[in-house]
Amino acid sequence: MEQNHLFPVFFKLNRLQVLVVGGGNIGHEKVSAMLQNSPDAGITVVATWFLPELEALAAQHTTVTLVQKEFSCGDLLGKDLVVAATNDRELNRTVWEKAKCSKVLINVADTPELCDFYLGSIVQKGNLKLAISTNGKSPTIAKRLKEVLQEALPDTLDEVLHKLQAIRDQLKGDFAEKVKQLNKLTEVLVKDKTEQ
Ligand SMILES: C[C@@]1(CC(=O)O)C2=NC(=C\c3[nH]c(c(CCC(=O)O)c3CC(=O)O)Cc3[nH]c(c(CC(=O)O)c3CCC(=O)O)/C=C3\N/C(=C\2)[C@@H](CCC(=O)O)[C@]3(C)CC(=O)O)/[C@H]1CCC(=O)O
Ligand SMILES: NC(=O)c1ccc[n+]([C@@H]2O[C@H](COP(=O)([O-])OP(=O)(O)OC[C@H]3O[C@@H](n4cnc5c(N)ncnc54)[C@H](O)[C@@H]3O)[C@@H](O)[C@H]2O)c1
Repeated sequence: MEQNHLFPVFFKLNRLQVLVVGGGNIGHEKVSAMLQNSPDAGITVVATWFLPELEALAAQHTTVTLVQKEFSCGDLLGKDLVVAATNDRELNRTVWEKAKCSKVLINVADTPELCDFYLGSIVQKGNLKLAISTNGKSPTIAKRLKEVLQEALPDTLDEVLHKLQAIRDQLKGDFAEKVKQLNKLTEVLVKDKTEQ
């Protein structure tokens, strides 16, 4: 079976500076996805015009800045991640070239082969977060699977996480002993029903 070789990481976007080039449908979609996960994400959007929905989002998030202008190399200064989402393929490629020169990681929204990273479909249950990727095969299936899992996972999972954190904070002993005790406590979650 073909495998997905992408390695998922969870960025702290409130500590990073993201540049989004393009403020139309896709620019709005990507900014919105970032803010749904990281409401304090530091995002600068550079575009010649902005969708009103994006202007509304920026008005609600003080860490989002909209800069109405044509893209120029200087926009990359001090940025950690870039998303190129203009309707101009040539320009998206230019942004990619400049980002690579500056060693900044880039996602080119319509061009998987130019992406250093993909955005995933995200399931959120309080502190629990699952990121889904179909290896770029079908973002629609990623979205549908997210909806299924969002429904299927019980809301009580977050309570379990809180309780486990309290126990984790109380556990004494060395690291190996802590791991042993936590594994023992949570064994019930993976035990076969007939064994229980
Ligand atoms: C998960 C999600 C995250 C997000 O964007 O926030 C995401 N796309 C979403 C939705 C979506 N995107 C598209 C549709 C229309 C239907 C369809 O084409 O299926 C829908 C569905 C809809 O909107 O309903 C069009 C599309 N997308 C890409 C291409 C180019 C290509 O495939 O060549 C084209 C064709 C463009 C064209 O035809 O012009 C490429 C990528 N899209 C990815 C992510 C990355 C792979 C993720 C993975 O590994 O699965 C990757 C590779 C790069 C990237 O963009 O990061 C988000 C779900 C949000 C949610 O959970 O609700
Ligand atoms: N990855 C995905 O999920 C996905 C899905 C659908 C479409 N796409 C692709 O994404 C691209 C963008 O689509 P869209 O619907 O958002 O387009 P759009 O027309 O809604 O928006 C285009 C944006 O690009 C900006 N722009 C254009 N020239 C610029 C310049 N020189 N400097 C700065 N900004 C500039 C415009 O100001 C505008 O904000 C298309 O090429 C499309 O094929 C990707």
